Amino acid sequence: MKGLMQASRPLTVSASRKGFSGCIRVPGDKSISHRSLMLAALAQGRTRVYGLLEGEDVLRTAEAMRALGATITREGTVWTIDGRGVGELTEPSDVVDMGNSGTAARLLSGILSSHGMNTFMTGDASLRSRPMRRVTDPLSENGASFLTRAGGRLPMAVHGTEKARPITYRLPVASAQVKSAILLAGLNAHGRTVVEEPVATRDHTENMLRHFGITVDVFAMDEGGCRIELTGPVSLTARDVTVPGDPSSSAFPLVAALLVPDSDLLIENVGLNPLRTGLFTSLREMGADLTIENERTEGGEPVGDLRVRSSRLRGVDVPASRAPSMIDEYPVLAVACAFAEGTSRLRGLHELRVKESDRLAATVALLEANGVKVEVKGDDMIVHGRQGALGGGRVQTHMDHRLAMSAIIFGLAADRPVQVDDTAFIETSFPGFVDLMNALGAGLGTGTST
Ligand SMILES: O=C(O)C1=C[C@@H](OP(=O)(O)O)[C@@H](O)[C@H](O)C1
Ligand SMILES: C=C(OP(=O)(O)O)C(=O)O
Repeated sequence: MKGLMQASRPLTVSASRKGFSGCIRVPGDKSISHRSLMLAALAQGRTRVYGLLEGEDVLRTAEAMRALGATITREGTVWTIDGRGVGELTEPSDVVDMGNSGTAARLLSGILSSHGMNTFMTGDASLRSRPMRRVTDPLSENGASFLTRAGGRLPMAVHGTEKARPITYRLPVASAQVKSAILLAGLNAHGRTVVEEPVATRDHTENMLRHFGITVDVFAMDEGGCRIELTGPVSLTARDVTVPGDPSSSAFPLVAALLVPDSDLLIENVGLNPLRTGLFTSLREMGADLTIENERTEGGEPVGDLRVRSSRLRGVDVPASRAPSMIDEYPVLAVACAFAEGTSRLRGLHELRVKESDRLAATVALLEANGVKVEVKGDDMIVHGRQGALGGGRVQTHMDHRLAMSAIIFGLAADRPVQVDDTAFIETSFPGFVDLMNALGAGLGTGTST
C-alpha cells in the first residue's frame, strides 16, 4: 500500500456562494472500524462488517490483520473477515506499516504483546514522531518487550509473549488508545486485566468486546472515573458489525452549515455515543441551531440524524473535563469560535500536542494566518471571535487530516480566500470529503496534485 506522502494536494478555498442544504451521510466511524477488523481477526469464525470506513487509516489496519493471518475480503461495501482466534495470529513476514494512524499502531501493540512472536512496526513521518511509550511502558509489564527509536518512537520491534501476565494499570493520560491496548493484551493473558480510568474515554473497545461475546466489567470508582476489568484468556465469537457514521467527521459539514448563511442540513446516521458528543454540547452552548432526530440504537451504539441550520454563534468556555469526548474536534471548534461573537476559552488541550501534528500550535497558526486573535495560556486556547475581515492566509497542515478539513471550513466562511498547503491526508479519515462538500455546492474544485 502506498503512503499519502507521494503527492501533496494544495487547495485554495473561497467563501461559499450559497448555503449548504439537503441530506448527507458521512463515512463510517474510524474508531469502531479499526476495532471491528482487529476483533474480527481475533475471533473464531466469519464476521461481516457493514459501513466500514474505507479511509487510509483503517485500510492500514486491514492490511496489518491480513499480514497477521486473517483472511479479509471486500465485496461491494461489505467486508468479510475470517478470524484466526485469540493467541493464533501468525508472525508477519515483513514490517507492518500503520501509515498515519495512532489508533492502529497503539491498539495493535496491545494485541501483539500477548502473542508469542516478533513484529516490526513503522508508520509515516507523522506517526514516527508520536509517543509510543504510553503503550509500551504498561505493556512491558505483561512480559513483552519493545525496541523503539530514541524517545519511544516508531519504528519499533515488538517481542510478544504467549505467556502474558495480566496488567493492572491506572491511566496517567485520558486515552482510549492506551486503555484499549491494555484490554486487548488482556484477551490472551492468564488472569484479571484491570484498567483504571480517572476520566472516561470512548468505550468502543468495551462495547465491541461484549458484542463478540466476552464479559467486560465496569465499576464506578469512589474518586470518580471507572475501573474496567476482564479475565483472560478468552475466545471471541465472530459477530457481524454495523458501523455508524463518524461523529468526528460529521463535525466538518456541521460547522460549515452553522457558519455559512442560508444552510439547513441533515446529516443522517451519525454515532451518538455519549463519550463522543462533547462538540455538539459545546456548539449548542454557543447558540447553534442543532437538533437530533430519529434517535435509535444500531449495532449496540446510539445513532441519530443531526439537523443543523445557520446560526449566530457566541463565545464559549469549554471545560477541560469535556476534552476526552471531543478530543479530535478542537481544530474545527476553534474555527467556529473564530466566527463567533466574543471570546472563547478551550481548556485542557495538552493531548492535542501529540496528535498527527502538534494540533494546538497548528490550530493557533491556522487562525493567526487568517486574521484571528488567539492566545495560548498553559493548556488553554483563547480565541477572540470575529473582529474584522477574516481569511487571506496560507495554512500548513503538517500531515494532519483534521487541520486540512478545518482550514477548508474556515475558507468557506471567510471574507478572503484561504490557501491550504495539502489536503491529501483527508483520505485517512474522510475519503470523498471534498466531493461531498462540492455536491453541497461548496465550489472547492478537486485540488491539484503536485
Ligand atoms: O481510541 C480511539 O479510537 C481514538 C482515541 C483518541 O486518541 P487518544 O486515545 O490518544 O486520546 C482519538 O484522538 C483518536 O482519533 C481515536
Ligand atoms: C488523532 C487522530 O487519530 P489517530 O490517533 O488514530 O492517528 C484523529 O483522527 O484525529
